Amino acid sequence: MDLGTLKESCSQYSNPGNVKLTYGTAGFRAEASLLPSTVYRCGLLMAMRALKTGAVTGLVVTASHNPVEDNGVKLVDPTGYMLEQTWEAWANKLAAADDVDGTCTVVQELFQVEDIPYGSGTVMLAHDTRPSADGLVKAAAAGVAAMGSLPIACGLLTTPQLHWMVRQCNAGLKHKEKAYFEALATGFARLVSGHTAPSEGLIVDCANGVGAGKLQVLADRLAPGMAAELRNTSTEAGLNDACGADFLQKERRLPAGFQHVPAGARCASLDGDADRLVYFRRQGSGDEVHLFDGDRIAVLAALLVMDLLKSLPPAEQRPPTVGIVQTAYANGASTEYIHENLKCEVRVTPTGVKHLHTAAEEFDVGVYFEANGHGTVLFSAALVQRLHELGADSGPAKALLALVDMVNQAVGDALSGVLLVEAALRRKNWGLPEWAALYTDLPSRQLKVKVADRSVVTTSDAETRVVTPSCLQHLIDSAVNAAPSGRAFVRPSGTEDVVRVYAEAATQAAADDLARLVARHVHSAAAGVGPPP
Ligand SMILES: CC(=O)N[C@H]1[C@@H](OP(=O)(O)O)O[C@H](CO)[C@@H](O)[C@@H]1O
Ligand SMILES: [Mg+2]
Repeated sequence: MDLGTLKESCSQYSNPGNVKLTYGTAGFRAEASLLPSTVYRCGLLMAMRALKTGAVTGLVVTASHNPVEDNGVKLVDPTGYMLEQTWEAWANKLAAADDVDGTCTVVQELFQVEDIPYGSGTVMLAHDTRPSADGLVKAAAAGVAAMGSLPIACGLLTTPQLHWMVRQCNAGLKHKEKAYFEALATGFARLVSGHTAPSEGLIVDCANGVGAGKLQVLADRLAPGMAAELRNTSTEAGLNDACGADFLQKERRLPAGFQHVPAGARCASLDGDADRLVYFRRQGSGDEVHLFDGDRIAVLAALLVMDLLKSLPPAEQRPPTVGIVQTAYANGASTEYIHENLKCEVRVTPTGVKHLHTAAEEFDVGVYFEANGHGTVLFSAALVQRLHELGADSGPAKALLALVDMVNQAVGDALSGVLLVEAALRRKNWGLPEWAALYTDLPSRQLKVKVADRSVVTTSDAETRVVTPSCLQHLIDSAVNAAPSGRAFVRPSGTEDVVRVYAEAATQAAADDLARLVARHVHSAAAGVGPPP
């Protein structure tokens, strides 16, 4: 690194005044015009992370399910997972540094404290379909180059594609986009070989995002073996606007362009950067939907894996462990079903896939999904080795190996997720009715409360208990106790300037009332902005 070059480059990316961006649940996010200096500094950071680890790192310019005016950055570690959590503090420190001298001081401190060798690293860059992408990718590349490292522009990709590419690249495996489609498509074909395709095709809401074009490539490769009709496929307009996985999960309404879809048809929805997936079907005569959320996808994935594991020859040592990781947002009925029927271990972590992923690594097969549809399945190296040993003689081992190739183990991936669900349903000869019949969701409601400063709300016990403001948990407890089969919790969002409220109860009316009452308590205890909910 040359300090003179760094200073010169840094001076072109000054921080906007009065704005303090923090790393949050999944990286930095804000209105796009506020972001160039932060994204530039993320370029610096990921170049240093590449030097520290001696491996390729990645950076995706995206704001996922947020409105099109926003943008953001997701940072990819050499494993393909999200940035190592201890480095989030460095990301925040760099983002907050006062212009040139402040930034250079943090860079020098990071080199010293983390004992980073000087040299040249490589950072792979990608972006979604937002109009602000070009300028921000340039800012990221300038940051990487200012460190004397090499930015590789990988262009328009889904977030999980870049995670997958970084992971493969560092493992010395094929890592171009072509190899990604190859892995998913051949894995799927092997997994469903000999099983009849359903008579009805899948209809996918692509959120007018980057997933549309990519899923089309995959569908074309798999045709006629997998029939998929894609809707909301514009890359010009309507990103996440009344459509997409987040809209469906939060609003429980039909997305734009689905009003005339036949009742009961098998539909799926991706989010703006295609790392979340939910399934749904139209219900009733209005725009109501029956949602098949991340919890239900996790259960289906676990059923598929457990069926296959059961058919393997008995293990000489201990049988493989299977665990499901959820957050407090998981519907209580799903958790009960997993305990009572699947009889596998459930772990609950704070929100954010970085937490779920770490917990899932403790099992031979770790299935993790957030209720909003972000998740994947991880397979331990020991299990994969055993499957290879059994492979040639064992149908179930071959099917599991197909699954290992098809599932994006770096991060939740809506494209790989569609194939996972389609393959699981096909192998069981199930449609949506059989999948829905596993358990009935408890009615729930999510609300957001705008407050002056969301950081005044702090939590413990995987975000299920409020620590501060000190009076708030007591008020929530009283509200919960008065609701039939009630459960509620609140936490500050890590991606939006709000406090989130979740409530569950025996009836929809009781869940709605409980959510509203808790939201009012948040508003009064944590300096709510605007009229009380
Ligand atoms: C309730 C909810 O859906 N929260 C989402 C949302 O985080 P918040 O910290 O709640 O804003 O965005 C995250 C990143 O996509 C995702 O991991 C998380 O599950
Ligand atoms: Mg997303």
